[in-house]
Amino acid sequence: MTTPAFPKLLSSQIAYDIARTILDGFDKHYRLFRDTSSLGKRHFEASDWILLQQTARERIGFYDHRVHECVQLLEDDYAPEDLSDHVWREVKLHYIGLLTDHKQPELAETFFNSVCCNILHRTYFNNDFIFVRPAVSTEYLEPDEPTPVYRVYYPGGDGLRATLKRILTNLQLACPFADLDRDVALVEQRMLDQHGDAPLEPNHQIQVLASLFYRNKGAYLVGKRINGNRDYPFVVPILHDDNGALYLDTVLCDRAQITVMFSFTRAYFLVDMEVPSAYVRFLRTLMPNKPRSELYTILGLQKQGKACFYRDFLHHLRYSSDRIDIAPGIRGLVMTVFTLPSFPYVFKAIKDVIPAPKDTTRALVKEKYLLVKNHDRVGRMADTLEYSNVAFPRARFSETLLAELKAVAPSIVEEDRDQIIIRHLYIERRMMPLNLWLTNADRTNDEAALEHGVIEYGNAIKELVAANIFPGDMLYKNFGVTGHGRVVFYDYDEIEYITDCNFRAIPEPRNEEEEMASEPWYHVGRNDVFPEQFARFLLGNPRVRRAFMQHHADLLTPQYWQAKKERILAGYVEDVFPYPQSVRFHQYRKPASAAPAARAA
Ligand SMILES: Nc1ncnc2c1ncn2[C@@H]1O[C@H](COP(=O)(O)OP(=O)(O)OP(=O)(O)O)[C@@H](O)[C@H]1O
Repeated sequence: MTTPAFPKLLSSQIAYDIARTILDGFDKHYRLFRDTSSLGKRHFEASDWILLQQTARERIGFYDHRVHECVQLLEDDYAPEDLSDHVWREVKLHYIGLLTDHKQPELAETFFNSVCCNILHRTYFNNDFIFVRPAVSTEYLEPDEPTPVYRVYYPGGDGLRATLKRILTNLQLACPFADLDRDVALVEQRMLDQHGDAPLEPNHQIQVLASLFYRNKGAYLVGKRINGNRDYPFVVPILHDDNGALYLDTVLCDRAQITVMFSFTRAYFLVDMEVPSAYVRFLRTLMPNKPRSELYTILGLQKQGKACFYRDFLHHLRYSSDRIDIAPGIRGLVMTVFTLPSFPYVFKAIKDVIPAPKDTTRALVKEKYLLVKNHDRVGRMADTLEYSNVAFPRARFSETLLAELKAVAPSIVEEDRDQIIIRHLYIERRMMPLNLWLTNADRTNDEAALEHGVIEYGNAIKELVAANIFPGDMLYKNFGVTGHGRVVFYDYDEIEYITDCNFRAIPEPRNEEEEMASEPWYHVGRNDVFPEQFARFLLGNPRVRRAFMQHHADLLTPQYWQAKKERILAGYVEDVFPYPQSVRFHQYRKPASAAPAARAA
């Protein structure tokens, strides 16, 4: 085995200066990221939902701006001939030295990789220059600031209820609680129900993350109760009532429900963290099956999510032998979608030529995917990771897939010895396409599964509508069913804002000729939508029709869509509950508590 040339002496001043510049760039990035994340608390306290959403949206673009800024600085200051291989090797070593005691070393390494890869040509993705694996450990990393990562409370003395009350009071939210005693009693009861009659052990304790998680109209307290060698995760959503006072909407104790709250189909949280790796470590104890990549992403650190994902993927490739092949389902006109059966994600490459009736281009498709990245996905749209230049081992590609990619997307496919490089790719969670789900349910006479699929489909559309999203192409094949049985939309090329659409009733024909016309005889504008027509392509199957008409017939009327549009235009931000209505406390409260109107989550 050859060891890489390791400089025995760090002799280059340029190398040190470059390392310093990159780390300064990262530190500026994280300072701004944290400042912005900490605005979550202020906007929540002020019930400024529009600003809270806007802040979360703006934060997504920060990383690329800072990388770009840093690359620009380095390119202005150094001539290409200054940057020899020798210098790059030293830059990395200096950088590792500078990261001693750094509180976000894993993020700083990823930033380093982004800057380096922007400057160097891809063939230089020499493992000696970048951080293929993390070099600096995040184990036992503690904040410098007085606020710890999590706080520990022992209910043994004062009892569970008083301890819960202290935890909530210690959050020091600027708004009063409407009736904290009432809410805490409900939380306590549910925790006790979950606990059963297991005896309390000497180590009985509650650990809660010091920062709240903010998203949409909610603040979430995240923690776990430990008793003996068992732990019980929980999340408490804190909401505002109509009078501006706070209340606890529920306590989620079920790991599956907690996992759904942190799902890839939701907007990123705003959380103030000095040591993000410690937050991820804590969260993994609540959701051991959730990959670190998805936890970093949901905390708004999506580049770190991407870096972790790619490392996981390479690892998985090494320890699997199946073939990457075209994803099951109806093939798309815009995308070639492929997957590795043993790995729960799909890869999507935009075709070079997009055939009619599609009226779009690669640039427009990318715009729509970006829109979804920046929009609140309300649990109903899959998040995508966007990559450039992804290398796959050629031997793992099926011949059919390779032939298809070369035929439909030659401009983004490159063969390089034993590798296939895809120049642009989206990666998202694999789901069961809803058309396949419904067909299976129909074929096996599984009425319950069929009805579930249809109910969830309608709920998904209704929640998208509330978030100002018109899916455009509403065919079942464009929706998928997640492992938790939720229906999620994943085909974004025809997406529009509800507020940009014009929902119309089909005009009455004025004569027999118009009545018999096979094409619309009336003028149809670019953004005109005729909901009555949805029945034609959604309700062909009688069982599907029955379930649909029972639960979601309103979706076929223009009035439904127009009313929703008007509501959004009037500035109303709908409530989105990332947990089922059935677990909410509102049913136990007196009407005076004025919780917001219920809507299916
Ligand atoms: N996340 C996913 N999980 C599982 N299968 C998927 C996923 N995304 C896409 N597919 C499969 O790939 C097919 C095409 O995907 P998609 O709808 O995104 O492509 P498209 O080219 O935009 O389609 P269309 O022609 O309807 O616009 C889907 O019908 C489905 O079978």
